[in-house]
Amino acid sequence: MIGITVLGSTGSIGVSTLDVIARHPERFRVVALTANRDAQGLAQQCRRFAPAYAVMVDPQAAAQLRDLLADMAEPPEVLTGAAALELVAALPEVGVVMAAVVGAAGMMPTLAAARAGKRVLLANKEALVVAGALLMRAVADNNALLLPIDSEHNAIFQCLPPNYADGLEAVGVERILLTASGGPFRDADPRTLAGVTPEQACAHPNWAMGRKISVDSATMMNKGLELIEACWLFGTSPERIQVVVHPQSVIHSLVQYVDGSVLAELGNPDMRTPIGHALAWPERMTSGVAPLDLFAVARLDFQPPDLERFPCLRLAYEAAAAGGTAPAVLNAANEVAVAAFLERRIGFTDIPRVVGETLAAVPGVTIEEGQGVELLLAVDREARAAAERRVDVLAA
Ligand SMILES: NC(=O)C1=CN([C@@H]2O[C@H](COP(=O)(O)OP(=O)(O)OC[C@H]3O[C@@H](n4cnc5c(N)ncnc54)[C@H](OP(=O)(O)O)[C@@H]3O)[C@@H](O)[C@H]2O)C=CC1
Ligand SMILES: CC(=O)[C@@H](O)[C@H](O)COP(=O)(O)O
Ligand SMILES: [Mn+2]
Repeated sequence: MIGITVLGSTGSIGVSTLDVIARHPERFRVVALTANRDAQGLAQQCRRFAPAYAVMVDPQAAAQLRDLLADMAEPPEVLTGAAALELVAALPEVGVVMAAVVGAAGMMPTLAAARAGKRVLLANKEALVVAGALLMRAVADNNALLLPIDSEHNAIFQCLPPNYADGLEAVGVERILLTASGGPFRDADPRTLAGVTPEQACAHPNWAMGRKISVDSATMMNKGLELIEACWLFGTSPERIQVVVHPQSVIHSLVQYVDGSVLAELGNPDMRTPIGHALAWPERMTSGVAPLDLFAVARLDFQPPDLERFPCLRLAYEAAAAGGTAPAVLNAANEVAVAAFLERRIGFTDIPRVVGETLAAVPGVTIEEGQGVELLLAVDREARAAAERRVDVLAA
C-alpha cells in the first residue's frame, strides 16, 4: 500500500488524482490532502478519503475546516500555514507526492518532497520554471523520482527511451515536438482580443482546467512555461524543441529520432491518463478514461505558432534564452498579470505588456552553483512588486 500526499487536492488536477486513486483502493492510501481556502471542498474529500492530515493554508479556512469535520469519529489533524505543505510533502509514511498547487506557491513543498526522496508527480510546472536547477539537483541528490504530469511532458516521457538521461543526442533524439492547442483565441481576429472577458479566456476548447492555466493557454504563456519545463525535465535547450499548434489536442506531443522515426502519445484530452500513468509507472493501470475513437477524431491538423498574435510565447522564448533568474521573473509577472485580468482590473492584451515591462525592469541574474532558494524567493518578490506597479498604472 503506497501512502500519498496530494498537494492542491481541491483543484482540477487534485480532483482528477483522487478520482484515479479511488479506483485502486488496494494500491493507494491517502495520507494528506491540502488546499488554500476551499474548506467545503477539502472537508468533503476528508470524509471520502480519511487522510491523517489536512492542510488548509489560510488560517481562517483552517478553523472552518475543523468545525466542518468536528463530528468525524477520527478527523484528520488540521494544519495551517505554507510550512505545513512542506511537512506533509516529506512525511515518512508517504511514498508519492502529487504536486498540484498552482503557481510558484508550489515551489517549496515540491522541493521538500524531492529533498525527502519521494516519487514526485509534477503538475506544478511553475516550480520547475522558477527553480529548475535547484529542483533537478534536489531530485538527483536525494534519489527522488520526478515524473511529469503535464500532458505534453508525460507524452514525451512515454516516447523517450529509459536511458534518456544520458542525453537526448546520445539516445538518437533529433528534436521534441511540443504540441499546443492554440487556446480559445487561435483564430480570433487580433483586434477583438483587447475586449475578451475572463469567461471567454477560460473556455478552453479541449481541456477542463483551473482558471490560471486556462488563461495561460489562451495567451500561450502556458506553452512558453512548458518549453522551459521540457528543457529541465529532458536536459535539453529550446533549439531542440519545436512548438506545433495542433488544435484537436489528441496528440499530446511527439519525439523525432535521427532515423526519421517520430513517436507520439495519443489519447482523449483527460488528465487522468498522465496521472494514472505516473501513479502506476512502470506498470499500467486503469484510469477511467474512455478509449480514443480515431474515427470520431477523423482528422489531425498542425500549424506553426504565431508569435505576433501570442507575444507571451515570444517573451517565454526570450526568458528561456536568457536563463538565470529570467524565467522566475517571467513567471512572477505572469501570475500577477493573470490574477489582475481575472479580477477584471486589466485587459487580456495587457498581460504580455505587464510581463514584458517587468522583464525589462527586473534584470535577470545568473544563478551560481550552490545558490539556494533565497535568491529565487527574493527575485519572485521583486518581480511581483514591479508587475503590481505596472498593473496599477494600467488599471488606473
Ligand atoms: N488542470 C490541468 O488540467 C492541468 C494543470 N497543470 C498544472 O497543475 C497545477 C494545478 O493546476 P489546476 O489543478 O488547474 O489548478 P486549480 O486552480 O484548479 O487548483 C489549484 C490548487 O492549489 C491550491 N492553491 C491555490 N493557491 C495556493 C497557495 N497559495 N498555497 C497552497 N495551495 C494553493 C488550490 O486550493 P483552493 O481550492 O483552496 O484554492 C487548489 O487546491 C498548475 O501548476 C497547472 O499549471 C498542468 C497540466 C494540466
Ligand atoms: C492538459 C495540459 O497539459 C495543459 O497544459 C494543456 O496542454 C493546455 O493546452 P494548451 O496550452 O496546449 O492550449
Ligand atoms: Mn500541458
